[in-house]
Amino acid sequence: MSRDSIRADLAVIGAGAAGLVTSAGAAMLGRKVVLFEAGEMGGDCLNYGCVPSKALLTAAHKAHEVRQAARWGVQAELKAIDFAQVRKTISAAIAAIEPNDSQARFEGLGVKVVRERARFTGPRTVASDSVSVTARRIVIASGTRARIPAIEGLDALPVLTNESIWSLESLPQSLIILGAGPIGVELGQAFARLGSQVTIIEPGEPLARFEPEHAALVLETLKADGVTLITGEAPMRASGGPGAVEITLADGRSVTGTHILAAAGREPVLDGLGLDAAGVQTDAGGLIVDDRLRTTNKRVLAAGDIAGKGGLTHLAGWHGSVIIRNLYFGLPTRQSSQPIPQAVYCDPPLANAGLTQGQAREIHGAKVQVTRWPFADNDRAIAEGDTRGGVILVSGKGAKLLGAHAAGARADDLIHLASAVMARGGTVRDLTNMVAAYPTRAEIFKRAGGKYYESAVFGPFARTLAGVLNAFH
Ligand SMILES: Cc1cc2nc3c(=O)[nH]c(=O)nc-3n(C[C@H](O)[C@H](O)[C@H](O)COP(=O)(O)OP(=O)(O)OC[C@H]3O[C@@H](n4cnc5c(N)ncnc54)[C@H](O)[C@@H]3O)c2cc1C
Ligand SMILES: NC(=O)c1ccc[n+]([C@@H]2O[C@H](COP(=O)([O-])OP(=O)(O)OC[C@H]3O[C@@H](n4cnc5c(N)ncnc54)[C@H](O)[C@@H]3O)[C@@H](O)[C@H]2O)c1
Repeated sequence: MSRDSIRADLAVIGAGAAGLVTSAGAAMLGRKVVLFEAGEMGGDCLNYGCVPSKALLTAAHKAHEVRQAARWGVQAELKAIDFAQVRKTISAAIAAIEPNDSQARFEGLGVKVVRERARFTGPRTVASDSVSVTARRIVIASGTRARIPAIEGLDALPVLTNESIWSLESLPQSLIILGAGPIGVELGQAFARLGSQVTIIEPGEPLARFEPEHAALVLETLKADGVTLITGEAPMRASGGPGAVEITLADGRSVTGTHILAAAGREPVLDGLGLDAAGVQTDAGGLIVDDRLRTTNKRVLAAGDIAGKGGLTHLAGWHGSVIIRNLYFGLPTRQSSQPIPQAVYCDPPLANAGLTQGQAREIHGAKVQVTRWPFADNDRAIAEGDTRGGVILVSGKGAKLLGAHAAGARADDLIHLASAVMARGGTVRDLTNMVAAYPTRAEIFKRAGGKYYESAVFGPFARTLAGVLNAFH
């Protein structure tokens, strides 16, 4: 096959968040960039992940609000869920964001976009059907896909994934979800609130990346939403067919449903990439990548989910920035140098940034202090009638803020207060120094910070000092 030969500064494989940020950054610095995309521009986040799931959750939370409205004296009745209209709002959200990630926009930035599957043909060469690109640097940003767990009989069933679930034309009557990570919990709550009978099966710890006391709040809410949550039991066997599936658990119990969704983790998309031709090595976890995102071929870098450092869109974007800083600004930057916030957009939302209590103790030992403040003592939360959750601050020597954890309404946005402090290496004092508007949920960080300093500010020394000063006034 004859292909056009191109020389470029940068070749990028995959136009998801990681590949797009990297390509845009390099092109805006005047570098010649070729971007390969075998599927949809925007990758998982736009088409099959963050955007559709948040739009679906919005419909679900609206339904929930209508059901709950009488508590606030608002008499409303939920007549029906128009799933076709729900799907339209999902498509509209994707369509509204799509121009940011589009081929036209990237071509406008000067990127050559090749809508074909790419593979390595040498240490510095990547080829697709129509072009062969020799580049000074190559970025693999090929993402991950849903892992279908190895359960006897499952491969014979129509298993939904985060890609196919958006094509459902009607609400699943009864949905079995394998896995209670962020995907299982967000989609489980969404479908339950829209009217599906949902069962989530989780062999390990649900929402394991979040503080257990915060995760527990979500699990309670899921139960109130009518979700059946089975934990600590592994699915052993799957049987049935389209419209009637059955999962048998290790203890012999069985669960039946009309649909089944795999939300049991991800696997790297490395197939057909020809990594051997480039000397790029993998291990059981995927690509071998250092803290500056270099693979075992130092001219080939990895960004986003495929780098194996976590699966978040903003982390993928950060990887793009790290690569641009290292390659084109000569600013040595490690991908681990920033706290990465994460959130689960269920009700109540969960969020965290920085270290957990356990991680902080492992690194900083006895210097670690943990300070809590509940929304039950936040006037806005009380006025809103939703006092679930609170915040946990994890701090180290000199009150340096090491981690922050939040659960409760708007925790997903509030976490950025703490995240901003941590990004500049700040302390708990930075949270107490701000004057917070009253009544806001954001005050909770100031109150938690205030609690940290309580003994110092109002302790015996401060009392004595106040007494002495009083004597002279
Ligand atoms: C249901 C769901 C909800 C999510 N919600 C959130 C959320 O709320 N917030 C959040 O931060 N993250 C969320 N995520 C995670 C987020 O979607 C991913 O972290 C993000 O999409 C990773 O971006 P990426 O660029 O690494 O990979 P991807 O988005 O997967 O993009 C990789 C691209 O590479 C292309 N590709 C692969 N191989 C080749 C090849 N050989 N040649 C050419 N092209 C190739 C693929 O077609 C794909 O378009 C969610 C994920 C899912 C599944
Ligand atoms: N709000 C967000 O930021 C958001 C939302 C969705 C997804 N994501 C990202 O997408 C990625 C994937 O999410 P996820 O929830 O699929 O993965 P995950 O790895 O976080 O959770 C998967 C869960 O499946 C369980 N599991 C493993 N094997 C199983 C089996 N055989 N049967 C049933 N359960 C099994 C695991 O114990 C785990 O709890 C993550 O990186 C996540 O960060 C982020």
